[in-house]
Amino acid sequence: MDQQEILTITNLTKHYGNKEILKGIDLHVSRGEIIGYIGPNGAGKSTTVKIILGIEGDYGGEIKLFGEPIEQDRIEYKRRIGYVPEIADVYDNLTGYEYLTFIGQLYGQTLEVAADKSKTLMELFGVGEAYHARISSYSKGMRQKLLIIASLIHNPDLLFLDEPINGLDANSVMIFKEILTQLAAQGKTIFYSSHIMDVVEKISSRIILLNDGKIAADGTFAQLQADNTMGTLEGIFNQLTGFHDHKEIGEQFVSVVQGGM
Ligand SMILES: Nc1ncnc2c1ncn2[C@@H]1O[C@H](COP(=O)(O)OP(=O)(O)OP(=O)(O)O)[C@@H](O)[C@H]1O
Repeated sequence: MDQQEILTITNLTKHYGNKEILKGIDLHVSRGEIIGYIGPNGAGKSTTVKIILGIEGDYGGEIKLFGEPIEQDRIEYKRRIGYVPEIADVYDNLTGYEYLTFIGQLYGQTLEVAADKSKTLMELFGVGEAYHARISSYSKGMRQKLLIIASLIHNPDLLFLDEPINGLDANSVMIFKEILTQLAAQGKTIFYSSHIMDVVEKISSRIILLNDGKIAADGTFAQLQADNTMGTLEGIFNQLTGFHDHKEIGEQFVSVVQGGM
C-alpha cells in the first residue's frame, strides 16, 4: 500500500432489495486530497459514505481505511473520522456547550479540554453568544456551524462532509473554505459531497462524479474540462449525466402550475 493512501475502495456494490444502487466502485484517495464527490440525486453518494462510515452494511467489495479493511478494529478507525451528515439529529434540548462537550468526551477528551475547544471554536465561527443557549433556539446556520464544530472537535484525519455549507452566510462560507484549505494543507483528507457546483469547482483538488451507481468522471477540474466541451463544472455535470432538458421541463412545470384544476 502507498503510505499516503487513506481510503481504498475496490469493486464496491450495494443493493437495496433487488435494486442495484452501487455498481462496482473503485477508488484510491490519498492524504491531503479534497475530493468533490458529486452526482445526480439518488446516484448513490450518501450510500457510499454511509458504507465507509459503517452506518450501512451488507455490501460487496472491499474498503480499506488507513490501510486496514474496515471490518477490523471498527472503533479505532472511527476515532480518526469526522462526519457532517446532510440531515442531522442533534439533541435540541441540550445547549451548544452540553452537546459539544458530550461529543468531545465520546472521543476521549476531558470535559475541560472539550469545553475549552468548543467555546473557542464557536466564538471563531461567530456563534459564541449561543454557547449556553439551547440548540432548539439556534437558527439553521447556527445549527450547521455546531455540526461542523462537532465533526472537527477530535481533530480527525479524514472528514466526510455532506452539503456542509447548507444555511451558512457568505462570510461564514469564506471562513469554512479557508478551514478546509488549511486542514488539507496539514494532511487531512476531505470528502466533500455537494450540489453547489461552483463551490465544489473551487475547493476540490479532485472531483469524482457518480452517475447511476458508477464513477463517470474522476480527475482535477482542469482534467475534467479537458475531457469535456463545457467550461464550468455545472456544464460538465450536465454533459456527463446526459441532461439537456432543463428548459422544456421548466416550461412544462410552469404551464402545469398555471393550468386550470
Ligand atoms: N435505506 C434505503 N432503503 C432503500 N433504498 C434506499 C435506502 N437508502 C437509499 N436508497 C436508495 O438508494 C439510491 C441512492 O441513494 P443515495 O441517498 O445514496 O443518493 P445520493 O446520491 O446521496 O442522492 P442525493 O443527491 O439526493 O442526496 C436512491 O435510489 C435511494 O432511494
